[in-house]
Amino acid sequence: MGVVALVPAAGRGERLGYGMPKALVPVDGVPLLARAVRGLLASGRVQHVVIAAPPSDVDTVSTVTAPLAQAGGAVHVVAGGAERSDSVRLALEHALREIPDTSIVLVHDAARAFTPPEVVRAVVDAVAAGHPAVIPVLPVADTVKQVDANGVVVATPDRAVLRVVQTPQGFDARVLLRAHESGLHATDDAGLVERLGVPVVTVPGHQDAMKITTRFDLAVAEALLARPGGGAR
Ligand SMILES: Nc1ccn([C@@H]2O[C@H](COP(=O)(O)OP(=O)(O)OP(=O)(O)O)[C@@H](O)[C@H]2O)c(=O)n1
Ligand SMILES: C[C@](O)(CO)[C@H](O)COP(=O)(O)O
Repeated sequence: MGVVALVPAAGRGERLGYGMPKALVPVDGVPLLARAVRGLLASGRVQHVVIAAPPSDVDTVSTVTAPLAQAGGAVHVVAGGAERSDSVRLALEHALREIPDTSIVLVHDAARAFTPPEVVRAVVDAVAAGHPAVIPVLPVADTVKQVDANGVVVATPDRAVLRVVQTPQGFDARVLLRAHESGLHATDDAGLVERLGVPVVTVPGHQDAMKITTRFDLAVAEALLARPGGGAR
């Protein structure tokens, strides 16, 4: 059973405002992308990683990530697309064309650079157990409001049934391909699969798997590293 992780890393990182693609932004000298790939390979479940790089930075990303293959998996780099979903689709097409026996596919944001390997293992194991789509989630800590176009509250959903969604999201490769060929739109891959009518099951996520989007998040990431044992990734 071949497990391939697709890593969308082609975003510009505008909200971070670092003047370079977010995936290449270093934390304690190590780019976020390298940390994300290390975490995937450290799970012991992933044989191949396909990175969707910013089109103008394919060579840089290849140089940065080539040494990671020594951690026990092959690393491929392709040019990403204009939107995250385009980057995922391009990496998926590469995997299905170039990597024989691709049966389980993970999609993991480079921006979730500190995701613990145990989350990766939980997702892969649930797909391997027969679930076609698996996502890591956390409970919602705040009260959430639905508002109208004027910002006026129209509803207060019961937060007990809400979850915050992380990556890696894991799929039967054929299901993910069908989802990306559907022409549907969603902000995550599980959203596409869900709209095909395929059940999506959840496993526990982890606070460290937060998406680094802003300077505040980067400061949190630096604090994570400063914990005892925090430098592992
Ligand atoms: N065209 C794109 C846009 C995003 N991503 C990736 O999708 C993940 C989630 O995106 P986000 O965190 O929103 O990153 P950016 O698009 O870089 O952020 P911003 O909107 O601030 O520019 C990131 O790993 C990002 O590199 C991608 O591969 N291709
Ligand atoms: C996939 C994701 O990280 C799940 O929370 C999220 O949907 C990505 O959203 P973005 O707007 O592309 O950052």
